[in-house]
Amino acid sequence: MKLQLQHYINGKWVGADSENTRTIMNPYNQEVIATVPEGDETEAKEAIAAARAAFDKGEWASTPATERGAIVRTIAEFIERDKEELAYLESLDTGKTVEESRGDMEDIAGVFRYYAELADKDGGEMIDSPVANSISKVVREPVGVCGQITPWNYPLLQASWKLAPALATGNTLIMKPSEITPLTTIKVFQLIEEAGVPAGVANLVLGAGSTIGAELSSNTDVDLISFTGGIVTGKKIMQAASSNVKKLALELGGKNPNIIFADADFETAVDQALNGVFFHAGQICSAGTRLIVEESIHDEFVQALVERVKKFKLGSGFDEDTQMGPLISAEHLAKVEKYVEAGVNEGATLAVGGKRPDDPELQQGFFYLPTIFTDCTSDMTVVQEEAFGPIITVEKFTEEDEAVRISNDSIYGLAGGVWTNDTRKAERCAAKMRMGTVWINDFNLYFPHAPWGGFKQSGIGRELGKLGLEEYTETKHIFQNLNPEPINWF
Ligand SMILES: NC(=O)c1ccc[n+]([C@@H]2O[C@H](COP(=O)([O-])OP(=O)(O)OC[C@H]3O[C@@H](n4cnc5c(N)ncnc54)[C@H](O)[C@@H]3O)[C@@H](O)[C@H]2O)c1
Ligand SMILES: C[N+](C)(C)CC=O
Repeated sequence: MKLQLQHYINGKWVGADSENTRTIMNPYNQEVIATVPEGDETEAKEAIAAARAAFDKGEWASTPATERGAIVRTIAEFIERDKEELAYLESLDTGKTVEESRGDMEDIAGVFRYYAELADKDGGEMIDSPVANSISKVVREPVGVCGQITPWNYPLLQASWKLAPALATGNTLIMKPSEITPLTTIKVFQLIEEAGVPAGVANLVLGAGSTIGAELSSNTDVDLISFTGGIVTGKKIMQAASSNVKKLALELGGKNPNIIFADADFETAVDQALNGVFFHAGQICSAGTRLIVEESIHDEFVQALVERVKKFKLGSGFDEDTQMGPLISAEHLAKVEKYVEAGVNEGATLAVGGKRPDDPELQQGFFYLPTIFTDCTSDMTVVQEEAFGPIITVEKFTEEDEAVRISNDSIYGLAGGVWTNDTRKAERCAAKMRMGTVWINDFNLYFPHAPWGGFKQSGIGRELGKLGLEEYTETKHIFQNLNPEPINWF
């Protein structure tokens, strides 16, 4: 099926009203891989009107949940069917290795399957009413028109966490993917159409956040805004959403601690500490960039990390031996370079990396060498702020409480890890770590059944799991008096 490089509004593929277009670039070599229409407030308003009309008509919300679930399951099957093409597009667009993209597509199909199964499982709840001769029940209904805004690092994965539960619960929606990486989202909207989702229920608008995203956030016909992206944008959306007190779900950044105790399995902890950061060149919200290592093993641990890092193979995501691809853009590369500069200026020691690679084959891409800083302290910019690149900072500790205190010294609270063979110690730490996810002897693992989201400034609300479905529902209490009588007060 040819990729339809257009907006999808009210069941039709449409170009931009203006002549504006945007070129989509491969971050590995800066080649233009697609040209898409650049929409703005006009297309956003058209899509909102279509979604509003579709919701108010009530057809999708009143479709039996079993049928909605079946359609969501069909989308999962189509994703499975087309996973090679989707993985290819995702790697072309983001630079991540095609092996990583294949894994993402499996996860994405799994998310659609999971919510397909949950679609008809909530039959409401009967309340034991304190009033004689009455019926009291609680039902869940769709929220209405949902605006959904996604980032460039996991374009389709983050979209799936929003699309699948919104469709399963009977909402209508407008999705705005990152303007840098729209290709796989476009493809999935073709699959949504093929699966038989009615016109107007799912709409796609391509273009910038400052126009389309801002319209979705502020437009009073939108009932819920679900956003995944950076903290600065998240705060703007939160303000704009106050226009009509929209329901708000924010999945924001992280600066995620990874505590390594001396009694951890050394080789596994080294291996997974690397994986936890350098996967997708560190462009992961939950990357364990902040290593907190027990002093007694610190030097040996750092040495092991550095030796491994020096052997990393950087290259095209389509080469089988590539372990790490490029960063997403020149702008993002410059941002990562600034954080390294700040680390050096603030007194951290560069143990490895800290520059762009010299390899002539990598000069057209936005590559940056995997970088490790030692002698780090909590007050450093590179330790506190999300660089969103291949940078590890290493801090030392001697006491368990100190490790936990350092791990919590952040405005963020997305995820964190603890490595130890002492189960009770691990549980004690996990209980005190102020994050939405804590991994014990693992890192960066997520699956559809478990909720995902942040404490503190990492966000509001949860995606995935049952909570991820509930985000897209309003709760209604219906009370029926079976024996109404006058009260005779007035
Ligand atoms: N918590 C999570 O699950 C999670 C997952 C993935 C990424 N992230 C975060 O995403 C960030 C990286 O993604 P990014 O650089 O694409 O983020 P970003 O905030 O720059 O952009 C995200 C999306 O918001 C849109 N946007 C920009 N300005 C807007 C505005 N004023 N109003 C509405 N929308 C607007 C963009 O066009 C894009 O679609 C990182 O901070 C990362 O931690 C978080
Ligand atoms: C949520 N996750 C880990 C899939 C991607 C974060 O950037």
